[in-house]
Amino acid sequence: MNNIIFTRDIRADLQLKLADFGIADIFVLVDNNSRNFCQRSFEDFGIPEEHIITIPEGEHHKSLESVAEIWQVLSDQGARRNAVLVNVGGGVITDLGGFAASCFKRGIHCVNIPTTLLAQIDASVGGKTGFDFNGLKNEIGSFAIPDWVLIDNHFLATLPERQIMSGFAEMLKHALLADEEHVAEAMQVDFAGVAEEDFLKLIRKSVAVKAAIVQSDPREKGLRKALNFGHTVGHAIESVAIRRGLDIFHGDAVAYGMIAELFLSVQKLGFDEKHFEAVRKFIREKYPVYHPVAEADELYELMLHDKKNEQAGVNFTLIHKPGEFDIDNYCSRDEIFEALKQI
Ligand SMILES: NC(=O)c1ccc[n+]([C@@H]2O[C@H](COP(=O)([O-])OP(=O)(O)OC[C@H]3O[C@@H](n4cnc5c(N)ncnc54)[C@H](O)[C@@H]3O)[C@@H](O)[C@H]2O)c1
Ligand SMILES: O=C(O)C(=O)C[C@@H](O)[C@H](O)[C@H](O)COP(=O)(O)O
Ligand SMILES: [Zn+2]
Repeated sequence: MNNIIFTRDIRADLQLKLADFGIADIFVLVDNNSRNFCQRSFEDFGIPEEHIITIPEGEHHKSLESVAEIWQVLSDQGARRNAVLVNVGGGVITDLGGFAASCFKRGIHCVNIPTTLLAQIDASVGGKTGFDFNGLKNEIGSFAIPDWVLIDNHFLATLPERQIMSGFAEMLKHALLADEEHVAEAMQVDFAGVAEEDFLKLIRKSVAVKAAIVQSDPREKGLRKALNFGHTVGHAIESVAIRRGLDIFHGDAVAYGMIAELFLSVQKLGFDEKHFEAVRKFIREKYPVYHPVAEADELYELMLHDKKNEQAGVNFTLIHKPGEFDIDNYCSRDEIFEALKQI
């Protein structure tokens, strides 16, 4: 956590942190929206226009082509190994930029300035980077902890409501991994206040849940699989959505995935059924109605590619009760098909 700064004055903190890098060249990675809405964090810093790399927004561009574009600019502009890439944007930008920085000349400096709720509480911290490949989520990637993460929730003022809810799904995931009280607090959040100073405390609390898990298992040998709760099913849904151009965000898919995986938790680990119903009701009310995106077979086939699988079958993180989880639960095809019907 000591490379994460929570601030309400991003310009001042960024200036301070960039000064640490001395004479190194600074590059900035943005997408069209973060460039439009978040440029104030680096304008007037004298960063040459050729050092600002803009890619189109959206998961569709979390691709090898975008990574190549970043490397092309860094290379054409003669970036040295002491250069810094500042990623300003949502999780797509921090994942792509983090990966590009971790490989360029075998690794340049990297600073994350997350500008979506999802990136502030999850994607920008913990060092997972990468891009989608062969129709599979995050199929290629590296673990690379950024030098700094600067989190200022003023940015959330321009974030569309659906994107706030997408990010909130990961906050709910962290709450379920933390304790009962955290879940109750999360389910009463006032979404109108996400850009207010008070909300920064909730962001900090959510990041603390992730940071503690990452610290104990940075490379996902075991415990970190907990942070993948909801993602076994969620990533399968999201992969189909990407293939078919459906309007389902990462957090939506994780929310649907959490319903299915909480159902498995009820069946296999005795998670309280009433609590499951309460979370399902909350998700059904707050997220777009789920229409099955594919036959269960297609989703199951995608789940077979999940990175948590270490033997034949599909591996889930399941929850006994908020704060008590169990990694490495292999579930049968029939159990998974039944769980998919619950969304
Ligand atoms: N590395 C990790 O640990 C980790 C964790 C969770 C999710 N992820 C990844 O993160 C991605 C999802 O991240 P996301 O939800 O931030 O998506 P995103 O990066 O696509 O951003 C969502 C949308 O918000 C726009 N946007 C960004 N900042 C804005 C602002 N301040 N105002 C208005 N619009 C703004 C973006 O242009 C985009 O259209 C997925 O690819 C997911 O796999 C990674
Ligand atoms: O940080 C982690 O660990 C996570 O699993 C966080 C997830 O929210 C995130 O979506 C992550 O990118 C998923 O990683 P993957 O290894 O399943 O691709
Ligand atoms: Zn996620």
